[in-house]
Amino acid sequence: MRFFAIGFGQAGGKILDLFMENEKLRGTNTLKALAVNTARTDLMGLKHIPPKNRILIGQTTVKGHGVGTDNKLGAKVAQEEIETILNAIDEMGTHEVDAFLIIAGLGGGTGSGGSPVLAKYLSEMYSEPVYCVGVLPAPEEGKLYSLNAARSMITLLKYVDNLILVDNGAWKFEGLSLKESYAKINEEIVRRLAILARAGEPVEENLVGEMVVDSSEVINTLRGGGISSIGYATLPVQEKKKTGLFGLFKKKETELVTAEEDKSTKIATLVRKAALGRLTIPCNISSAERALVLVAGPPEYLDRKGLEKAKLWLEEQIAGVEVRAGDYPTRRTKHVAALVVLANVTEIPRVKQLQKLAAEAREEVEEAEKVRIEKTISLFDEEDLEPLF
Ligand SMILES: Nc1nc2c(ncn2[C@@H]2O[C@H](COP(=O)(O)OP(=O)(O)OP(=O)(O)O)[C@@H](O)[C@H]2O)c(=O)[nH]1
Repeated sequence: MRFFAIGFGQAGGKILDLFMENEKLRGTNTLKALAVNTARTDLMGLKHIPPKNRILIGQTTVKGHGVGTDNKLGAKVAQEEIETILNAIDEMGTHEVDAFLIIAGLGGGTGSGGSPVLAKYLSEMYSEPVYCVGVLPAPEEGKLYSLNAARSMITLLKYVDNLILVDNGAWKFEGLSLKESYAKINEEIVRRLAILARAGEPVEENLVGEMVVDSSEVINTLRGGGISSIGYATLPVQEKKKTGLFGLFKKKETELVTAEEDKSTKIATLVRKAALGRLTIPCNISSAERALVLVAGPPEYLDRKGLEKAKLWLEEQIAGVEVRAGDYPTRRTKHVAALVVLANVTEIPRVKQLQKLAAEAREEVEEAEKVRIEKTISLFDEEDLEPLF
């Protein structure tokens, strides 16, 4: 799956930078990465996205200092400089791209306001689907972040083919503050995106996938413009060291999983763990319209029967009947990883809660403004003074 990814704002840029590093380490160069921001220092902090693929917007308005959590300003700046962004995308080349992927924190200003603007133009100009990975603020970040995220989500859903949500609140790590958790959360996001990016990619030399999932199946799973959540689980593969003749030659060999039955049960259990474990955004699995399962790992651990068992089980769990499943054999890992995409889920408590907080925040802002205007005017009530002009 060849993504053209755009990291919008600070969080989006950092996550994309890590995704880029991951793809470089794997030796794949299919990911196109562009970072867009209103803050110069955020762009300068990136390490793996080449400087020529970083765009600073809004220089005349905010002078490289960011939009300060004002997502209306973020949207305005993106709208004013949309040509610059679209030209950069065009120059980087889009002919081999399967989908666009905008990554952004939805609680801030630049990514939250800019992403829907970019999604609108990309969906109008290209036939390839446009997805957004949107990071939701944690509750402790306050009502302004909730209001921003709620407004951004509503607008994004008008233009994207799918909105994959990640809830910072649900992902904050035990004993760490939210800021200290960012690096780990970003790693978790990239792990999932990296497996999704393997769909439809040629497998390593001498390896054959048992059930291949190509990019069109990912696209079919994500179609329809809804919200999705991703589950993930891994299982370490055992390794046994074998000593060669007279102990002179040491050979490391991956131990084969014993019985076939055991192998398929392990795969089915792993997929179940991914679907019922920690999702990028907690949701009710039975409200999902479709699902996609991708299992990646050393070929001797992959199993068609196990995958089929998992597929049947998922079909029972979700609201719809469309479950696609496939595997990706690779020798570059000591784990078997299962990814479950729950597409177009409708029961997401955190989104409901955000809507409520956002409505409260909007009322409070309007009320505070009204009171402030009345109080300011009343300061001058007593005096009979004329303004200068
Ligand atoms: N997961 C994760 N979330 C982040 C990270 N950095 C910021 N956030 C979250 O993203 C939201 C803020 O968005 P940012 O991307 O920092 O803001 P921005 O788009 O650059 O906009 P401005 O700074 O207002 O110009 C908050 O909800 C943060 O908790 C990160 O590295 N990882």
